[in-house]
Amino acid sequence: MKRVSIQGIKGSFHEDATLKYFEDKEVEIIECSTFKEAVELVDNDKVDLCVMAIENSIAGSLLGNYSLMRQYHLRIIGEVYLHIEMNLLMNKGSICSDIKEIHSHPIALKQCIEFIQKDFPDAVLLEKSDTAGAAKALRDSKRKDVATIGNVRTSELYDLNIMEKGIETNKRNYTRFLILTKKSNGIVSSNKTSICFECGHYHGSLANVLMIFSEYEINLTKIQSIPILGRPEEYSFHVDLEYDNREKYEKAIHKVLKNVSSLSILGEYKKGAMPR
Ligand SMILES: O=C(O)C(=O)C[C@]1(C(=O)O)C=C[C@@H](O)C=C1
Repeated sequence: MKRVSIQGIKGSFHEDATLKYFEDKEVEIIECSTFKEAVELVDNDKVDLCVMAIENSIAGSLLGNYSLMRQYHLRIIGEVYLHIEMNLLMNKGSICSDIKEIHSHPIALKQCIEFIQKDFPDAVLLEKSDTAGAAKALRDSKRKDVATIGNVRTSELYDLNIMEKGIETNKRNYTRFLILTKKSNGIVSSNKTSICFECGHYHGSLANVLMIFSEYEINLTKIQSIPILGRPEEYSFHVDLEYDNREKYEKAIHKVLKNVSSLSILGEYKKGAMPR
C-alpha cells in the first residue's frame, strides 16, 4: 500500500484530493502540519508520495509550494482538480449572531472573503493549518462564538452544524493538487508536462521561448514567475504544457533548450480532468 503525506488532517481537502486521485486503490495517509513537513517525508523516504495544492481558481497560486518543489527536487507524476465548496460551520447549539471569530486555512478564508466581509465584518479571522484541523479544534473547545469554514465531510467528522452552505465567492472554485514523488515514473502516454526554466535578462528572451511552443502547437496552461533567491529582479518561469503529439513536444523542448540558461522537466504526466 502506498504511503502518502498531506498537509492537514482527515477531512481536509488534501485528503479529498488524495482519495479522488487514487480512486479505489488503498493508500495510507500521513497527516502533516506543514507543506514543508509533507515534502520532507518524501525526501527522507518515509512516504512514497505527497499530494500538495498548487493553485486555486479564486485565491491564486501557492507560491511557497513552487519553491518547495524545486528545493526538494520533487517530480510531478500526476495532478487532480477538486471542486471546492465551502460551508460555515459551528458547534451544535450555536447561533450565527454570536460569531466573534472565524478560524480556517488562509486559502479557505480568502475564498470566502466576500461572504465574511458582508455578513461578519467585525469577526476576527484566525489562520489555521487546515480546514479540518480548525474544525476539530472548534469541536474540542466547545466554543459557541467561533465558526470555521470547511466541507460537508468535515462537519460530519467533527460533529459541527452547517450554518450556511456554499459561501465561496465564486461557485466555479477549483483547487489543483500535484502528486509528487522523488523519482519520476516516465509515463510515455503523458499529455502534460511541467517545466521550469531561466532565460537571459534581455528583451525578448522569454518571448522567444514562448514562440517556440506556439510554433509546435503546444498549449500553455500556466505560466508562473518565481523570484530567484539572492538575484533580485531575476526570475525562474514555471510553465505547464499540454500536447497531443509527443513528437512535436519533444522537438519543442529540444529547441527551447538552446534558448534558455537552464531547464528542468519537473514531470510528464496525464492531464487531470476538470470536474463539472
Ligand atoms: O485546509 C484544507 O482542507 C486544505 O486541504 C488546504 C487547502 C489549500 O491549501 O488550498 C486546499 C484546498 C482549498 O483550496 C483550501 C485549502
